[in-house]
Amino acid sequence: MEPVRSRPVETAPVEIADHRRLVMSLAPEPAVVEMPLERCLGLVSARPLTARLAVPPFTNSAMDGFAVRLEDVRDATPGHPVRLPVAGDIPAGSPAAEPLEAGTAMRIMTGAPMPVGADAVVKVEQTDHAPGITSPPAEVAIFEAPEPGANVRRCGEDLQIGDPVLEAGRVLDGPCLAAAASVGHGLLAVRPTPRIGVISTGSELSGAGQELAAGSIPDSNGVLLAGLVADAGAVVTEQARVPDDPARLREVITGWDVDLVITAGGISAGAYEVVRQGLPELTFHKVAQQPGGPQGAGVVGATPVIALPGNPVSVYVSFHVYARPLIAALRGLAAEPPMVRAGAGAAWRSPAAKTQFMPVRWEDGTAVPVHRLGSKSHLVASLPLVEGLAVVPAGVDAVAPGDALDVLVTRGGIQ
Ligand SMILES: Nc1nc2c(c(=O)[nH]1)N[C@H]1C(S)=C(S)[C@@H](COP(=O)(O)OP(=O)(O)OC[C@H]3O[C@@H](n4cnc5c(N)ncnc54)[C@H](O)[C@@H]3O)O[C@H]1N2
Ligand code: MOO
Repeated sequence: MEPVRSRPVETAPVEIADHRRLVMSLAPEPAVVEMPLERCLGLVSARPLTARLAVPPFTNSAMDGFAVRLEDVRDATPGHPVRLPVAGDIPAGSPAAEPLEAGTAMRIMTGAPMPVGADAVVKVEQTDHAPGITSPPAEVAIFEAPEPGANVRRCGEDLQIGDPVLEAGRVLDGPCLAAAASVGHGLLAVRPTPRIGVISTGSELSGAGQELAAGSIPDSNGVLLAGLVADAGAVVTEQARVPDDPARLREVITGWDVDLVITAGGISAGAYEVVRQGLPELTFHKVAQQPGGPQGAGVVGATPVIALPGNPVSVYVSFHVYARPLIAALRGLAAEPPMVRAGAGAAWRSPAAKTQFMPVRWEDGTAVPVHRLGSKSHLVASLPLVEGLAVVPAGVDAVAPGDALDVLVTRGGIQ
């Protein structure tokens, strides 16, 4: 292949914040769609939700037992139980047809509507009726005088109709969906899941497990990015491996209907920089960081594209620093990366002219580099150990044990 002369690499590196601004400027306001609640797990709410039903929606029993009128059982004790005829049986889901008459009790199950006129429930254990699956007795002995409202869950005591339930911009997990369903919602206004196209570039790439030709390497960035995209709450709907052929790259991207394309490789100073050459409308520059120095971003047609460097650790770092916040914004979420402050658990070197993102794991609450070779960007096999990226600011050339650092959490929390 003929070497192609591409635009020269800018010599002065740009700041991380500048590239971040460029990347974040690519996120359009995400759409709003109405979806059945059962299909909203993991999506982000687009509008605040208020209660259409009270919780509980009707006054009901908190226990299996007997619904009573207080005045009938005021004198009940274990030694002198009060005996009442049982006028009805109320399973959950079946309101009593009649009010509770004075001088009677009704057997009632947990969650069943309280009969009109009853003001407390005596648990079955405080009666002479055996708990379990039996038919209701003709008469029950009550051993205890209940407090007013004992074992009764009042309509609306959790939440009233019109009360706020969930804010917009919330990731809908099981508890959120439970609350939304309970207050009467079957359809939710959500942001659609961003559809991502992933491209690994390079003529040296082979499929996983394939026999390697001389100079070839397995494509690890493709699966790495697919996994990171899924972790970030988006879905890879298109994926390709493209050789060093700029026209082919362009053809692949322009044929996709996705919300974001993420490429890896082909953007630095080499002679065969397929992304730099194939997508000249992107902005390419070096960012003052290590790993992940070379970066590109822009729009091809109407599709946002971010171009990450090819080294796998650079992909990992660039994804967490730039792609993840962009995907968060596409999902309708606030985009701040999750940072914690932690002490360094070892000594290491850092390039003074750049911000270093050191891949670390937690050891007794301190951040320790996962590999003895530090932040070198080809150390793909140690990525499974990485729990965070310790941020060593520019101007610092050495980290000592105990130094306080920001750590971008990439897996779980501090341990
Ligand atoms: N003269 C210069 N050379 C390089 C510079 C520079 O500033 N001047 N920057 C270096 C840095 S830093 C990085 S990072 C890389 C970025 O290069 P590219 O984005 O163009 O990536 P490639 O050259 O295509 O690949 C780099 C490296 O990663 C391997 N790779 C690529 N794709 C995959 C994949 N899908 N799976 C696994 N490994 C992959 C590739 O074989 C290379 O070893 O440039 C430096 N060079
Ligand atoms: O910036 Mo490169 O990502 O150091 O290896």
